[in-house]
Amino acid sequence: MEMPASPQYLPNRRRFSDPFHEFLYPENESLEDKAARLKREADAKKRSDEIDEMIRQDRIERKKSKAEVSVLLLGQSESGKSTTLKRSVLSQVQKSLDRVVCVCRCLTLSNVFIFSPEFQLLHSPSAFHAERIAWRAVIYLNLVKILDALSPEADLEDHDDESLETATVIITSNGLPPSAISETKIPNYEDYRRRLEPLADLEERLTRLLSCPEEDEAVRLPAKSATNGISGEITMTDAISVAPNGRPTPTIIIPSTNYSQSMPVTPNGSGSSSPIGSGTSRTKEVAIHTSTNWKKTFSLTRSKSPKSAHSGEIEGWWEDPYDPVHALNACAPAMLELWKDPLVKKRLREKRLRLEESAGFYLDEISRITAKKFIPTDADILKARLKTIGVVEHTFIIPSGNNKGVKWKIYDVGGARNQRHAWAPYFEDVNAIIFLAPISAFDQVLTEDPQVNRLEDSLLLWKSVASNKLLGNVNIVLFLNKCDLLQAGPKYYPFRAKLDAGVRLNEHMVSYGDRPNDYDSVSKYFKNKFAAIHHSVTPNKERELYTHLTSVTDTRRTATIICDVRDIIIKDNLRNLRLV
Ligand SMILES: Nc1nc2c(ncn2[C@@H]2O[C@H](COP(=O)(O)OP(=O)(O)OP(=O)(O)O)[C@@H](O)[C@H]2O)c(=O)[nH]1
Ligand SMILES: [Mg+2]
Repeated sequence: MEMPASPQYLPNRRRFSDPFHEFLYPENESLEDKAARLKREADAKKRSDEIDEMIRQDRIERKKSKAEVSVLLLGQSESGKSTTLKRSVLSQVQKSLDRVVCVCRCLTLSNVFIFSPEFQLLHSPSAFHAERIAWRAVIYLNLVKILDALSPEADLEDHDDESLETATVIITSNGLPPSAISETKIPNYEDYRRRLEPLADLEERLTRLLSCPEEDEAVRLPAKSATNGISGEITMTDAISVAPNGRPTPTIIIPSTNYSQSMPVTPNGSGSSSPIGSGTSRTKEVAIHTSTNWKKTFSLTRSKSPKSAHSGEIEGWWEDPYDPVHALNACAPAMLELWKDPLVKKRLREKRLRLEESAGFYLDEISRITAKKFIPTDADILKARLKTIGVVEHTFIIPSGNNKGVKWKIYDVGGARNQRHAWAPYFEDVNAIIFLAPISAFDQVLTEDPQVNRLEDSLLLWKSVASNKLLGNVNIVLFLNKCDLLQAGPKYYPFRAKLDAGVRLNEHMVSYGDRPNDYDSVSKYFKNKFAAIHHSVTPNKERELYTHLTSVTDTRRTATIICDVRDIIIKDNLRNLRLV
């Protein structure tokens, strides 16, 4: 509250035009009157200051009681952001179960994650399982699409724009373009093709079910923005569909081809100029708006009910003759034969397709996944790939010292280049950033720009985030992710983890020099490299960087890291609140 200034400081114009002037500053007031007026003014000022202070305190109190933490997950596409979010939610579930107390509740702002609605596992195990089975659709589709990679038609010859969009990964090879690599013929292929024919229809059906065309909410970004901009640059200039709240509308995509492909990469890290391959997907990528309730569509609980609310056992979907499981189940023997065929494996080796980078996981689980009563495990859900478009918000409450708990908002962004412009609006009110850099990708290139090495892109992106002034006071946690693919990862034939398989870092990063090509040296090198960039560009020299070597699909190892990170963020946030 501001008091009027004394008359002597008012410009003449004001004295004549101000109707209250005579009342506030009488012309011929006596000394006593003036003293009384000044006292009244001083009292009023004091009261006003007291009210201002009360308002300020009230604001602080309200802010404290509404203690809220916003965390932004950043990183290039396929760095593991959505998996980290799934992982965080899972560790919430696990922690809560361990304590056997209802400690938190997930709000329903996002439809994407199975655990969001009302924290069903704790309150209603049967409902939780019902949501879990909804992930079958995504897993089935991931499995069907990865089978494309096994097909001899998965050739590397067609270089149209669409195939460029869908190729995923490049690894070092003998320097020959993939098309020049000799190719093993698969005599049984026609037989496989005939027996797997129903999967083409199934793929289409699953796509339709997931994207719910009747809701017509699938969103595609303008193709124009797909490859423009410099790697790592975050701009707000590109067009994107915008929600009523002014923020971009989230969408998820099931990539049409989900496998890795070989291609020479030059030692300085930039990809060869040869166009890369091509996926041979039967369909384009499926874009699914996150408000599309695909889980509901696919949970098949509409007409089926849990056998027992206590056991959480669900019965029913396998009795539905139209359920996709029947087609999959019927094709399982052919799928298994195809995957186990030594000639197919040989061909994969020749083409340097790295299935273990993506949905290859499911190929070793064909029998289990195609079983009629298959219920996805946590690991299945963590591996299920849904590409994020836009920004997906996930909210839940974590109890803290005071009994009101802390509201957490986690924003999971799309990491592809044409998505990065959507990040900036979230920078203003974020408390912490978890930045993911998949360090196993040092020999790969971007799907959206095969000229760019993935790790180079991650480093540029990291620099851009670490130097951002808007984020100067924001805690940054760095996850150097996919460490399992560097060493002692899943032993998928024909490739083992990269370093074990002899892929050399110094062939892709000259600066690595002649250091040993083992996990300890490589991970230390990356830790130092990212830390050095942060140190040199951060606008806030006081900011501490928390770095973790992670494999976020590894349930056991990640749970502890997530809890540590959560505690760090909460502590810092509370400290900031006290400083207000
Ligand atoms: N082996 C292994 N796979 C991982 C790891 N982290 C993520 N993945 C897999 O990598 C794929 C991509 O992960 P996502 O979490 O969808 O990647 P994202 O960063 O959200 O990608 P966008 O949504 O495109 O930005 C998924 O199939 C994950 O299962 C990891 O630490 N190790
Ligand atoms: Mg994602």
